[in-house]
Amino acid sequence: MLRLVRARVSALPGGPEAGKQTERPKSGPPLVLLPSTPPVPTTERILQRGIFEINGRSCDVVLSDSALRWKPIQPEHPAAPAVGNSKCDFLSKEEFIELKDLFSVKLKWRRSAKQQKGGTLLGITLFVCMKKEQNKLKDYILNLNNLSEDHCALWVKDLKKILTEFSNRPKSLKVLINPQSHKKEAAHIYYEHVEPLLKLAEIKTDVTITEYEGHALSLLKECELQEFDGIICVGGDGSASEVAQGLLLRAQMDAGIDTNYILTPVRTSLPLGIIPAGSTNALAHSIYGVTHIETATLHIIMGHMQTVDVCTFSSTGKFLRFGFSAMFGFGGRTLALAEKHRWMPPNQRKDFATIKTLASLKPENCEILFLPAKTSQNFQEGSRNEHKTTESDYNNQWQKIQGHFLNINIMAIPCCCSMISEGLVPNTRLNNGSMALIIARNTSRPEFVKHLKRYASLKNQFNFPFVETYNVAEVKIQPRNNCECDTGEFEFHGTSSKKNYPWNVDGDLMEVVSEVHIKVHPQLMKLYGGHLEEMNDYKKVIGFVTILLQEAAIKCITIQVQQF
Ligand SMILES: Nc1ncnc2c1ncn2[C@@H]1O[C@H](COP(=O)(O)OP(=O)(O)OP(=O)(O)O)[C@@H](O)[C@H]1O
Repeated sequence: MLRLVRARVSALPGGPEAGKQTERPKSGPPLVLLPSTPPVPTTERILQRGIFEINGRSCDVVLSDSALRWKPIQPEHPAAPAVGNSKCDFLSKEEFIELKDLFSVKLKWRRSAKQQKGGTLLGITLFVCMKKEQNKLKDYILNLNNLSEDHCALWVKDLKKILTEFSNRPKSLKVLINPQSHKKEAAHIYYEHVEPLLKLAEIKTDVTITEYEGHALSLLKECELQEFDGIICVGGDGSASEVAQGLLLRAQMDAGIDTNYILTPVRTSLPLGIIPAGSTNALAHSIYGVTHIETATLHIIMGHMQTVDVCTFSSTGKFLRFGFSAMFGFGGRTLALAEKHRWMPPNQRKDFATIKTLASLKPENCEILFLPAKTSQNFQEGSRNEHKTTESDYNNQWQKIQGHFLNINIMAIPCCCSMISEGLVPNTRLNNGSMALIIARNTSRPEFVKHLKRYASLKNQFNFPFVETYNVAEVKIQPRNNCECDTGEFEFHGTSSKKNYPWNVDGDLMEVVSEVHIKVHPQLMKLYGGHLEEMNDYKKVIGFVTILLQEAAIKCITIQVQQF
């Protein structure tokens, strides 16, 4: 039975919400649902007992190696009500915090405005990470008031010792800030909302504000990383992808692997934390289930970590890059066109390119080879689409599809955004060792636009006769020279015999002359963030965002669809 009590909650990974403000921590316990009896592990070792004033009441406080518990001291009164009085029961209820949710301890002093040190000791302040609704994490303050310096010093010593024993928690971080992200707010977001919490948690930081595109990548390839426990990227998807690339390349270099031919990459040792500050934050949204600055920061501080699948992209045996998702056809052409119009403001550029690419929609003639994933998944639940993949269907053999395709999407991770609240691939996970392959065969423009529009709707995303979905481990896409595709707005670079086909990999333009081989590598890197299973309503927020076909573009398509 659950009962509403004033107590603390354990902090666990986070969910959908896009507020960027870090609210000030509030003292005082929140109302939460907890089991009527807090768990008391039998192995709990008592470290300290004492009396503190908490929320204006004198309390018996017990510190064990796993929790801090307190209970108001009941005044002895002859006319005290008998056991069973509900108000009295409530007032004497034991409250607690689990120490795994504690992230900082400080002595609390009363000081004059000008005073830097000393003053009158008031007690101890505990900073606790708390799980809030919709997967958000929040810090709050618990004050244990006691004027005895000796008493408080003993408690602080024990509490700090407990904090040092959380080995997953970072003590030193390398921070990379992209000052150009979105509305150029990344540095402000970091210094106003992230750094104060890192300081509170006594995490050392080494900050670099990037000066040009590719700066983070070259820095990570060369710089001394031994002193750091993790790398933090403050920016959008482009920045996060660049930093992930840098970390992965560095791991291969350190392992002595030739980065021109990466067949079986080694894992990164340092985890990556993303502070969402871009125009699209699909990666951060997928990891935290929310694009909330404080939640992201607290996941990093608390050392919540998960492993994530990453793909290698190679062509004719040569390694090209790492990535999480890719688009070929419409998605690649749109990005290529947007890149040609860099002088336009980002959102305008993306809208313009989307509309213009739609206006001269052309299919790609290609051959698709794919190796079905070992774990069979039906990521089109509820759809009547007939192209469901199961292991037995394909018996782990390479499969071939040929024809004219308007768009091909490949995703190793769920990509989330606030607009696409439920997903195109609702069962895709960050670390299930497979990729979603979604192909749209040639069709009329109105039908294709309908399909694009359904990315933003919740039902039957694949329920079109021209859309096929597969769950795969590897894909090879071989464009076949096709004169119909070479004309118009989308000039390919190079001669007619050597065309560069545009790909959109995590929002970056990649131009490749021939076949591209994409292979998923399970759990190749660690990211700070919550475990998906623990996220509330995760299924409701995961979905596919094509990185390029982001919110503004979808809105724009919706507006323009009537015109086609
Ligand atoms: N100082 C800089 N000047 C110019 N570009 C930079 C700089 N630092 C990083 N970049 C590049 O800016 C690109 C885009 O950055 P980022 O992804 O952070 O922002 P965004 O474009 O607003 O967000 P999103 O990619 O989510 O749409 C990245 O690919 C990164 O390599």
